[in-house]
Amino acid sequence: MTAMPMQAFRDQLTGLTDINQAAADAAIARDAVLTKPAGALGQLETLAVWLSGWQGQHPPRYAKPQVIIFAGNHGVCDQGVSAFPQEVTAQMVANFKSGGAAINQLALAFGASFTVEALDLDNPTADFTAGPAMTESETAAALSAGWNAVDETSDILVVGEMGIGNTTVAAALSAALFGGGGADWAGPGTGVSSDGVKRKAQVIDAGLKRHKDNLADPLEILRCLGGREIAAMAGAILAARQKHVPVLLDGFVASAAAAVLYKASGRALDHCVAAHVSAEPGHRRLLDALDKEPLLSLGMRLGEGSGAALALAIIKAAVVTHNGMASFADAGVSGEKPA
Ligand SMILES: Cc1cc2ncn([C@H]3O[C@H](COP(=O)(O)O)[C@@H](O)[C@H]3O)c2cc1C
Ligand SMILES: O=C(O)c1cccnc1
Repeated sequence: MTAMPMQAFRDQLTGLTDINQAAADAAIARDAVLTKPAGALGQLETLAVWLSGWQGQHPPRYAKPQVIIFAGNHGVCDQGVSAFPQEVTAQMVANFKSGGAAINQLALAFGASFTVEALDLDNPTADFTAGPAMTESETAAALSAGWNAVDETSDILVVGEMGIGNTTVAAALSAALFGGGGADWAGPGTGVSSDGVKRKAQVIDAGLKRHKDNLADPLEILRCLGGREIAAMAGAILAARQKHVPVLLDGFVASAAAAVLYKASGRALDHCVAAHVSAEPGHRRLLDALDKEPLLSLGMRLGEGSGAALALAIIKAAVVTHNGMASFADAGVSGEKPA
């Protein structure tokens, strides 16, 4: 498939689809007559309404959940920012393809389709402390890969990533988008020591300094400090919006990709729910900046879309209760007493 030009993504961001309010209202109306006290299913109820509205249909569906993993390599790994060597990215892609990673098992458990897309792994992005990570055409190609990967017939989307070094990239993007320095956003990632985290912070600060004149525009921040798998996740999240597919946001790295869209338009993540809060310390701060409350907090810090894939269980629960429960009238259950 041909790459979309950068301007096409800017146009999509200024022409975002809206929630289908009629579908959301139909879900609210059905929820009100189900055999339970009002509100007793808590967030399962609001999730059913959210799904209906953003799928643009009532009843909401959980027939085709989709998981996509994007993989990319990062020149900034030359600065010694990860506990693992860069070849692990390609080795894990092979593991995803043969079904051996955590995300394979989670996608299987919750009935999701699974694809992995490796983005030019033999050609890492440039080290952002030395220059822009990507050219404009590389950025557009990666955004397009994400855009094209989203199946418009999916009912819900999980986007995840694999890319050694990408917690440094996510921290640099977060700092450029929301302010603060490396020390505010750097964390252990795959497990670097406290000295390693300090080193990551310095590398991020060097990147921020290098690109200080290019940090006004979110897509330019993505080009200068981002990476291919992160641009692809941003492209996929934006495509999902325009294709009426609600999205579960994964951890720190996936949320940093989403944050690029949020900075471009404050409405851009309304079709997204934060699935979990990662143990990577920057993630809580980033979710606060995005004004999102996570569904889960389980101490996970893997990436791969794993926290979002786990939250598919909650989405499925919201759909089966909403669609399958009896109403008070159908079940012959007496309603609440008048006050
Ligand atoms: C075996 C293995 C599997 C992974 N799956 C996801 N990640 C996660 O760790 C990486 C980011 O951490 P850092 O910035 O510290 O390199 C990403 O690839 C992310 O997806 C993994 C990392 C490893 C080592
Ligand atoms: O939260 C994440 O996305 C994350 C955390 C650690 C390593 N890789 C990804």
